[in-house]
Amino acid sequence: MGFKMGIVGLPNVGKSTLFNALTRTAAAQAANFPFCTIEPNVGEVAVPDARLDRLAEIAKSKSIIPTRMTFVDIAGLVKGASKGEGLGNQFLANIREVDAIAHVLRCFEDGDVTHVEGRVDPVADAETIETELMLADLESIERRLQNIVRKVRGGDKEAVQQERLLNEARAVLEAGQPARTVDVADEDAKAWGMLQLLTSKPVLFVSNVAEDEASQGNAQSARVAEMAAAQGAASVVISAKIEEEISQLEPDEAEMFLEELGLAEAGLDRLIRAGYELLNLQTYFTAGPKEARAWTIPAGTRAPQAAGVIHGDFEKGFIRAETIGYEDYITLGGEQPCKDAGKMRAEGKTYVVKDGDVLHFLFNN
Ligand SMILES: Nc1ncnc2c1ncn2[C@@H]1O[C@H](COP(=O)(O)OP(=O)(O)OP(=O)(O)O)[C@@H](O)[C@H]1O
Ligand SMILES: [Mg+2]
Repeated sequence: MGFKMGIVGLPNVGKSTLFNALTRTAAAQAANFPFCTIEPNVGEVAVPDARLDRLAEIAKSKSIIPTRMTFVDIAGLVKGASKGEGLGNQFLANIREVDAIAHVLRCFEDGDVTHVEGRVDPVADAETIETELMLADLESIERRLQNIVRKVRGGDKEAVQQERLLNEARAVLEAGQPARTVDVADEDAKAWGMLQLLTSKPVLFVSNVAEDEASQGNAQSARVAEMAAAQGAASVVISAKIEEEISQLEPDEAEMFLEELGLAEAGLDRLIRAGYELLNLQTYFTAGPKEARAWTIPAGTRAPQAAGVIHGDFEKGFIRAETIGYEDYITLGGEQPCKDAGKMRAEGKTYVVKDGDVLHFLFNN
């Protein structure tokens, strides 16, 4: 499957710089030039997880395979995008396809880097983007409502449900709030997701600060944090410029550089983890002499569907999952000691996998 985060923001705020650092490739062309990104760039990144290394050490695994997440570098959005300004609708379509949004806000002062509005004000910038996304949502809601009129009249159940949800979203948007503030009932969740409203996607605000502010942030990033908290959204402080430099260093050099900067870990690691949490994702592990590997599942996934992430056949022929809790695996020192201590459980089809579970699936071919 794969979970996708879209990197969104005004032109020239540092999206591609961040994307480059994330994917450690030069695939996205970063330059001090609005609209240098035209096609969305897609990159996969490893989700950092120290637990995987500890498991691999105990299981004496030959290789370590982290789980992955996808980032998409989307071109800058400007005021009027919902009406086709800038590169307009094309970008909105790119955003529609992602599971969550990393909204990059320029918090750094630099006279050499053009700001499309000619001033640094991340809170106002956030509103500009959000307004465009809300307008685009309202437009697509109107269109959809018109398209289903006949079906609704004919009493089509799905269409009636859609109409109700579209009207709820419209009411919230017309009151100036994003669609993610709608309280969606469980039985509506699937239909709601299919509406693919831009402002229904979870958002992580990314404050892009100057190089020497990476560890403490600045007054602007503090304002962003306040705004995010008020919306119940997450935020991280990062210096895309520094991250780009770090991504070009060897691991041990990078560690020294981080120490000099007063950073406990690379901002990218924090960003990736925050995205992972935002998407409500969890990790389970498989560990053996061949490999130790992390797998991603949405929180609440049952054992057969978790097995299905590895291979469809695992899900179809699922018998049971031999399960060891992560803490047990570490404290007792691996699979055999856990077995001996009665800490390996046989879990069936209804078992909800827990974050960190070390699993071994038994299945029929
Ligand atoms: N934290 C920072 N401090 C200083 N300069 C930065 C920082 N982050 C990015 N920049 C610089 O800002 C400029 C624009 O960056 P970038 O190309 O990544 O923007 P973008 O958001 O992808 O723009 P576009 O929407 O046009 O694709 C580059 O010159 C980059 O080096
Ligand atoms: Mg760019």
